[in-house]
Amino acid sequence: MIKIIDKEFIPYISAEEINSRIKELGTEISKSYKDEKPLLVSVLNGSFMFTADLIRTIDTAVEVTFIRVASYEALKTTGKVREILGLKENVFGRDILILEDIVDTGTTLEHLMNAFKDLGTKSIKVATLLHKPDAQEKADKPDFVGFEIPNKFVVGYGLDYEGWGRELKEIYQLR
Ligand SMILES: O=P(O)(O)OC[C@H]1O[C@H](OP(=O)(O)OP(=O)(O)O)[C@H](O)[C@@H]1O
Ligand SMILES: Nc1nc2[nH]cnc2c(=O)[nH]1
Repeated sequence: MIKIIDKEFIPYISAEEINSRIKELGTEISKSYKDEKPLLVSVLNGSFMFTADLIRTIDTAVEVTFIRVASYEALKTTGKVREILGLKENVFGRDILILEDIVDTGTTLEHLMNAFKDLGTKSIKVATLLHKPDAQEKADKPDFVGFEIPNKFVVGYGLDYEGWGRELKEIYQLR
C-alpha cells in the first residue's frame, strides 16, 4: 500500500504486466500501420511514459508529436477540456493515432476527435493503456486498449493524483 497526500492506493497492475502488454500493442499497431506513415499524437501529461515505452516497440515508420490538454481535477473530471499546448504539425490528410494513458468518461477523447476531424485528417484511431468501459459516456471505444479496468481511480505510470505519483513504475488503485 502507498499513501499520496490524503489517499491510500493498493498495487493493481505490475511493471512486468504493463511492459508485456505494451509489446503486444506495439505489434498490433505496427501491423495495422505497416503501409502508412501515421502521426502519433501523445496527450500530455499522463501519456508521456506510455508513449516512450510504446514507440520503442513499434517497428514501422511513425512520426510522434505531443499535445497537452487537461480535464481532471483531483479525483474527478470537470466535464470540460482545457487545451494548454496546441499542435504545430499540419494534420490535413494524415493518419492520426492518438495516444492516451486512460480513457475514462471519454470527454477528452471526444474533444480531440472533433478537433482532429475539423482539421481534415484522413483517419483517426486511438490507443490507450487503460480503458474504463463502465465510465465511458462519450466518444467511440478506443481501437487499441492495453487493459480494461473497473471504474476506480488509478495512479502511477504517468497517471497522477493532484500532480503526484506519475513516476511510479506500476499502476495503483484507490483503496
Ligand atoms: O476520459 P476522460 O474522463 O476525459 O479522462 C481521461 C483524461 O484524464 C487524464 O488527463 P487529465 O485531465 O488528468 O490531465 P493529465 O494527463 O495532465 O493528468 C488522462 O490523461 C486523459 O487525458
Ligand atoms: N490519475 C488518474 N487520472 C484519470 N483521468 C481519468 N481517469 C483517471 C484515473 O483513474 N486516474
